[in-house]
Amino acid sequence: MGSQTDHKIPVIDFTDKNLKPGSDSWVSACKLIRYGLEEYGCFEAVYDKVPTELHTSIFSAAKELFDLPIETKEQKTSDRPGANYVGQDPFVPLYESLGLDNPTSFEAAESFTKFMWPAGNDTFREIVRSFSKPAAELYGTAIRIVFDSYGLGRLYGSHIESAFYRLRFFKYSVPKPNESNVGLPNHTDKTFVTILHQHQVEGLQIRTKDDQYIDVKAKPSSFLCIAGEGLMAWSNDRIRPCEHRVIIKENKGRYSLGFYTLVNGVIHVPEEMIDEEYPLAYKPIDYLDFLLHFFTNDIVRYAACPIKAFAGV
Ligand SMILES: O=C(O)CCC(=O)C(=O)O
Ligand SMILES: [Fe+2]
Repeated sequence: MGSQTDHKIPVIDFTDKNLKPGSDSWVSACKLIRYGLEEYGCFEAVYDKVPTELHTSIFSAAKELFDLPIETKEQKTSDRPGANYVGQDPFVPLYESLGLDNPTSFEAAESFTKFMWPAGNDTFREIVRSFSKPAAELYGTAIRIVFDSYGLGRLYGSHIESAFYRLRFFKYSVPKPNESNVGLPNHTDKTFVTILHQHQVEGLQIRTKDDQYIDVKAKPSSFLCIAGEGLMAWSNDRIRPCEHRVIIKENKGRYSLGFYTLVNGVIHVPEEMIDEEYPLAYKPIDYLDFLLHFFTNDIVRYAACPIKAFAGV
């Protein structure tokens, strides 16, 4: 059996001032990102637009949010599928999650904040927005590189127009004696892309093709960009959706963040993605309809690959 050292998730330096379309840095980033997504379903982004103070304050905000009464958190609903509260679930007893759509927008952040704190909490609202803006910028650059790496830069603009973001906060409690330390079992995300960000307490692991788990280090300037099932479908199965899980090894509560990209529109497999090795594997996917089915239709939800169960040809 191999060891974790046999594997290395590619690291892309987004702080590189030369990382501009057409530059040598861009061309090498295209190769590395494509390799990361096809081999591991992910890559690590080193990114400095979330300063340390903001990193610290978004995690304090996460704690403040989860410290609210369960009744308040449970009432959070959403027009769009999958943005409600998850917690007190016997299948994932350590896990709680809560999030909001369009976190960069004043109105959306204010409405979520007012829901949680009826008397208002401007600090929370502004921390959410200040974190989400650079996270969205990171996504924009990263996905432009992904599209370029397949020679599909022309589709970048329309993708960004139909994309929307969801910020999700995660909390894991410490397992009780005799309780399993699995915070979240192995899964793939139903997003297009998820950007994961950890704080102090590690626990995120990604699964490799040869069935090993690699620990992902928590660093304030590190963001793990993982492919969801949406990106797999767009790439006609060239990109692997990242399998990942969370294991709680430390005797401390764990907080983490997921910045999701979802699509308000239809995902079509671009023609260039189809050839003999990769025959067309998906019908056009109305993405919100897919999410709705995933959350309401057990056949889709419990399928080995939900997006294929929904849209496989
Ligand atoms: O907590 C993490 O780092 C990952 C969370 C996650 O994978 C999820 O909620 O889908
Ligand atoms: Fe996940």
